[in-house]
Amino acid sequence: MKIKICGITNLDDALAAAEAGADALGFVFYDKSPRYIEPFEARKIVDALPPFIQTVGLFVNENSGYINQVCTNAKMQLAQVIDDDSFTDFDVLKFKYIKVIRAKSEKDIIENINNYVLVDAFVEEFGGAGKRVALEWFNKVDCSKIVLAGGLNQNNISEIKDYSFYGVDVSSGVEASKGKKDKQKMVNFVKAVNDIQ
Ligand SMILES: O=C(O)c1ccccc1NCC(=O)[C@H](O)[C@H](O)COP(=O)(O)O
Repeated sequence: MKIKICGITNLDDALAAAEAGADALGFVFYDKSPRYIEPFEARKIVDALPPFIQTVGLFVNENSGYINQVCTNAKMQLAQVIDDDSFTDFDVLKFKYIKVIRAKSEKDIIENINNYVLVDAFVEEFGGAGKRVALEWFNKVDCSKIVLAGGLNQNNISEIKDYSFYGVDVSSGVEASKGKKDKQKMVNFVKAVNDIQ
């Protein structure tokens, strides 16, 4: 299972996440988030990362031109897009992308599963809130192309064992405080994911 650690705001956390075994690091380009990072600050972090760590830029209701520009400036390899208001024209994105489903019900998942998607819990603040998606909503779904986000941590990861998700995404579950990661929590989270595989 792929592991993405989201909400990276500084180099120490980025290097610790990579060392802990994360496959991908997420950078939040939504300026109302406490985890917002300016694109050229993110680029400095990206330049210092070891090879084979994927960089993911997070966007909330942005147009494609903005996403292309920020991904270029910040050296993101993938865009993770919340597009509730249909601002994004995916046909003109120059970067690979994964859409976010902010699930309020089982129906939201079943109706929107096509290709790879990230399923997060619906919260007003868009993400990083530690709220979980009900696991039973996945009971009738093939999870092999789904990245699960929302409220995951080292203590509850064993609950997803039988679902075979493509990946997991965590932010607040490995934080010491908003925007600051806890190294030991990241190590424990990656170990917990590896233990169920
Ligand atoms: O993390 C944020 O502050 C954020 C703000 C706006 C949109 C998305 C945001 N985070 C999205 C993520 O990918 C989080 O990792 C995901 O929501 C899971 O968060 P958590 O429940 O804290 O693990």
